[in-house]
Amino acid sequence: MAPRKFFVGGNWKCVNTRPLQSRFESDNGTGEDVKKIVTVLNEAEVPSEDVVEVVVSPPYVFLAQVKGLLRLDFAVAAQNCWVRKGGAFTGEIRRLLLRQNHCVVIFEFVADKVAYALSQGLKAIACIGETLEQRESGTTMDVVAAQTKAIAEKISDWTNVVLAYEPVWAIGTGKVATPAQAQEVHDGLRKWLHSNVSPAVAESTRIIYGGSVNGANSKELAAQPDVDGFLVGGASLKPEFVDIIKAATVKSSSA
Ligand SMILES: O=C(CO)COP(=O)(O)O
Repeated sequence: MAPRKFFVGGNWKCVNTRPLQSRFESDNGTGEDVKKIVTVLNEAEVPSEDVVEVVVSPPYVFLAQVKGLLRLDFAVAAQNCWVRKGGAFTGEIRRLLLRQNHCVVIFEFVADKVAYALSQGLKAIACIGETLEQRESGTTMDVVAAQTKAIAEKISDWTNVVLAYEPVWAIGTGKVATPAQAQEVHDGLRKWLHSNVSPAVAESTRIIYGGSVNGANSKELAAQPDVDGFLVGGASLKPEFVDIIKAATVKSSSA
């Protein structure tokens, strides 16, 4: 079976549409950052598409702009997708409006949204992970297995799913999972897929890590055998995102 291609997603989350007005406003970046990071990405020398799949996920208001400007070897994803054809659901975006996008990043109602996105021909990045309380009480594996089970019960084909392990306590906190912690959960998830879905799905499904990944910690995490890439928040709006993409070479050089 072909090795799993390294996957790096940049989740731009809630980007401000205007420059920050004071040092007390801190978030994932501004509309200006969006333009800058697209330029940085377009000019970056990164491993080829055979080695790494790169997807960036801007807020809806920037989707068309980014799609129009971004290099063609990087894909653009929506951050969410409504679970039905339409209807009066304030703030939800229906699949039809996402026609041109490859993937969806999903945080809530994970199983329903994954199933619906796949049924509509989208690829899905499905996010799972435990809270700090759950980790401290020793239930991490039970929690992520239950979240994965909920997805597995609703889908029959995993080809277009990337599973993102995002411990809640590591998201946007600067507290990254250690490589050993990430590997332990990814290995557990792969074993879960092996026993509960199929050995082939376990072997081929990319399990990526998200939570305070940056240019400095990405290489060591990427070196873990079951870490198949990253879903990056804050650092995906910075030039160091290019270093995170380049962490893919850790895999290709050890293959
Ligand atoms: O939630 C994340 C990506 O979806 C991770 O965010 P950070 O990289 O900012 O911790």
